[in-house]
Amino acid sequence: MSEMRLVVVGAAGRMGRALVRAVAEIEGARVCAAIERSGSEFLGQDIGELAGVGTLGVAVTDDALSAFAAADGVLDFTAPVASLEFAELAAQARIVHVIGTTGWAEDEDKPLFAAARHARIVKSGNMSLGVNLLAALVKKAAQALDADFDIEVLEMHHKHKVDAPSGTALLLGEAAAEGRQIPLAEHSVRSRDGITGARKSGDIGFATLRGGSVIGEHSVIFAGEGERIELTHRAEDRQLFAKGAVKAALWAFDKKPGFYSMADVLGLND
Ligand SMILES: NC(=O)C1=CN([C@@H]2O[C@H](COP(=O)(O)OP(=O)(O)OC[C@H]3O[C@@H](n4cnc5c(N)ncnc54)[C@H](OP(=O)(O)O)[C@@H]3O)[C@@H](O)[C@H]2O)C=CC1
Ligand SMILES: O=C(O)C1=N[C@H](C(=O)O)C[C@H](O)C1
Repeated sequence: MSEMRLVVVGAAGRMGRALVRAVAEIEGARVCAAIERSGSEFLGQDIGELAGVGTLGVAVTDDALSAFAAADGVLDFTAPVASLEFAELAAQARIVHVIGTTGWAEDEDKPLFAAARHARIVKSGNMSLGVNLLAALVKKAAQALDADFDIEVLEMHHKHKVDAPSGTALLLGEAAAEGRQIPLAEHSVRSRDGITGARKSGDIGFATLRGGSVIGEHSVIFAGEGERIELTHRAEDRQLFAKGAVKAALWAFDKKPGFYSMADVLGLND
């Protein structure tokens, strides 16, 4: 089979550059285009040079439409508004769209389901094997423990991160809620300040820390009377997410149009 041609959108960002490095390392794919927004200081620069893998002969452009028309897939770690636009273009081009973007408002990602009638979309708040395995463990633990165990999700990220709670924290919260067979939206507590009153039984709490260069750390705490279970994942390298995204694109290459998760890619739903 010929190499999968991948467009990296948001290519000059932290994840964009990590994705270009990951594609360079993984067999079966190559970067065919690199996209940044109109007016970006990076337009015209070689994306291989920016990512530190040497000249690739691929200059950063703002012409996503032409790039998608000549590609097999898109790697997208940008922002929700941008990812919605890219999903429409990916659907028009009938290609693979891997979405790692987080920070979605409630229901903001619904248009992606329409796009998935034509595109093969893989979307996840975390593309690493470790976190997706952790989510499966969290679901099991929540199934096994009754509501006497209070569930709290704690996360820490670098100081540049713009959204909270992280996509991963929400994914883990969803896993816990699924395990308990309750809707997360009706039980999540995303912040506490002042006289909050005692904790309500059955709530799933989120706590957010930001600072320095932390790549991504998540703990799910099950706090009972006299005992506490803590399940933790620590990402030490952004390449972890980038490699997962490339793996997802290659996996989706021969799949039917549809909406897939990283758990599908990793076979954790089998
Ligand atoms: N699912 C996962 O495994 C992971 C997800 N993420 C998520 O990925 C996203 C990006 O993170 P990160 O790389 O750190 O952020 P950065 O800000 O470093 O990169 C985002 C890039 O996307 C660009 N961008 C934004 N809007 C557009 C647009 N309309 N057209 C073209 N380019 C655009 C930005 O350009 P500009 O600066 O001009 O806005 C920037 O270059 C976040 O939502 C983050 O939470 C991160 C790591 C792992
Ligand atoms: O913004 C980041 O950096 C990360 N974002 C994702 C998230 O919101 O969970 C994944 C990872 O933790 C890094």
